[in-house]
Amino acid sequence: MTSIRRLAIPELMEIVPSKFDDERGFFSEVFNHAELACEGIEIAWVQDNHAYSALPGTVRGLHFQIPPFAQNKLVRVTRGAILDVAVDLRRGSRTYGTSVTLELSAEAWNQLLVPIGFAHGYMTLEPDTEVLYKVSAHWSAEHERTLRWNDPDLAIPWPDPGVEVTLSEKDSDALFLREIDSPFRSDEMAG
Ligand SMILES: Cc1cn([C@H]2C[C@H](O)[C@@H](COP(=O)(O)OP(=O)(O)O[C@H]3O[C@@H](C)C(=O)[C@@H](O)[C@H]3O)O2)c(=O)[nH]c1=O
Repeated sequence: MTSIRRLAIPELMEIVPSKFDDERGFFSEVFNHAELACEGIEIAWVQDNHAYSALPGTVRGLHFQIPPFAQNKLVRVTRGAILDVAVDLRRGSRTYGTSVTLELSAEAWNQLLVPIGFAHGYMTLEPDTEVLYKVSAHWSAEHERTLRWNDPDLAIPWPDPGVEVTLSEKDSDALFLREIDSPFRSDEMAG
C-alpha cells in the first residue's frame, strides 16, 4: 500500500510507495493511479523527467511554468538524496511566499507531490544524485519562470552543503519573489 501524508501546506503531499525486498533485489509500484485517486489525486501525467547531478550542493530551481503549461509534479529520488522545496505562489493563499521542505532519498523511497501554483526546486545532499519526476504539462521554454533560490524573502532553510553551490546560469539570474507577477490564485486551485 502507498502511504500518503499531507504536509504543512496540505496541498503538498508526501507519498511513500511500498517496497518489497527479496534476495534478488526489490520491487515497488512507484506510481499507482487508483491508490492516488482514493486521495483525490487524479492527474493526467504527460512527461517523465530524469535529472542527474554529479555534485552535492547542486541547486536546481526554483522553477514553475505559467498557464497554459502550468505543471503538477510528482518527484522522487532513485539514487542519493535531495532537500526538495515547494514555494506557494497562489495569490490569496494564507501561505503565499512560504515554503515547505522535505528530504527525499533513495533510501526513504518517498515522493513529493507539488501541485500547480507552487515553484519547485531542490539541493542535492549527496554526490551522484538522480531525480525522477512526472509532470502534467509539457515543457515550454516561453512559459518557464525561475524564482531566486536564495531570495531572503523566501527564507528557505537550505542546508549548508559544505561546498560551493552549483547553479545553472539561468538559476543564478532568477527573479525575486517581489518581482514575480504570479498568475495563480488560491481560489482557482483544486484541493
Ligand atoms: C525542464 C526541461 C528542460 N529541457 C532541456 C532544456 C535545457 O537544454 C536542459 C536543462 O534544462 P534546465 O536547466 O531547465 O533543467 P533543470 O534545472 O533540471 O529544470 C528542472 O528543475 C526542476 C527543479 C523542476 O522543477 C523542473 O520542472 C525543471 O524546471 O534540458 C527539456 O528538454 N525538457 C524539459 O522538460
